[in-house]
Amino acid sequence: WACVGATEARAEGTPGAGTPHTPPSLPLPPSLPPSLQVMLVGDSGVGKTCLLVRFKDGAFLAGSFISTVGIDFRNKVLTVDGVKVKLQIWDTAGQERFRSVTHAYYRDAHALLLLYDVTNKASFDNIQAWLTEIHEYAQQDVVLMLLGNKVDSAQDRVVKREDGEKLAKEYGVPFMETSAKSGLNVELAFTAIAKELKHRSMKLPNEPKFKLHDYVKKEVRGSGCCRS
Ligand SMILES: Nc1nc2c(ncn2[C@@H]2O[C@H](COP(=O)(O)OP(=O)(O)OP(=O)(O)O)[C@@H](O)[C@H]2O)c(=O)[nH]1
Repeated sequence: WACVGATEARAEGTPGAGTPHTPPSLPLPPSLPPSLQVMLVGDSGVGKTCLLVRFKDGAFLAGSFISTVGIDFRNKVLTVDGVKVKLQIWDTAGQERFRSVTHAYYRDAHALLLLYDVTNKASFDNIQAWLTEIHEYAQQDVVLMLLGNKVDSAQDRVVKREDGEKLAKEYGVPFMETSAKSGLNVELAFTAIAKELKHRSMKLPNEPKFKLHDYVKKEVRGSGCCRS
C-alpha cells in the first residue's frame, strides 16, 4: 500500500505536505552481467574446439580434425566463490579466411584465451601477430591468457615451456600449458578467467584485489614429464 501511494505521489509530481516521505534509495550491490563472453583464438588446429569440448563435456574429440567454420559458441555456468558465473564461450575459426568474421566479435569479448600448439612452432611464432590483432580489435581491458596446448604429445613437443613463459612475461599475460586430451589445466584456465571477471564486476570496496597472475602461478600443474 505505502509503496503504491509513494509511487503515485512521485508520478503525479505532488511533493509537499501530506506526501509520504520517500527514503533515499540504497545503492545496488555490484552485480555480474547475465553472461560473460570468453573467446578462444589462435591458429587453425591448435585445439580450440577440443579445449572447449573438454571443458564443457569433459570429453576429448579424437579422430579426424574438422575445422571450425566462422564461429560457434557454448554456455557453461561455473560457481566462483559461491557466485554463479555464466560463461558464453566463443570458439572461433583459426583459418585466415574467417578472420573478418572473428574481428567483429573481439569488441564484445570480456576475456580471450589465446592458444598455440606446443607441437607446432609456426603456431607459437604467430602469437605475436595474434597479439597485434587483439590490440587492434579487442577492448583495452580485456582479460587475456596465453595457453600452450597439446602437452600430452611430449615426444612431438617443439616449443619449450620456458619459451611460452618468456613470451607471456614479455607481454605481461598469465600463461599455462594445457592438454585438451588429458584435461590438464583446462578447468583451471576457465576458472581463473571466471574468477578475474567475477572480481572485476563484484569487488566490494574493502575486498582485496584478485591477482590473476598469482592465482595461476599457484594453481597451475606441470605436464608431469618430459619437460624439454
Ligand atoms: N594430442 C592432442 N591433440 C589435440 C589436443 N587438442 C586438439 N588436438 C587435436 O588437434 C586437432 C585440431 O583440434 P581442433 O580443436 O579442431 O583445433 P581448432 O584450433 O579448433 O582448429 P580450427 O577450428 O581450424 O581453428 C584435432 O585432430 C584434435 O584431435 C590435445 O590437447 N592433445
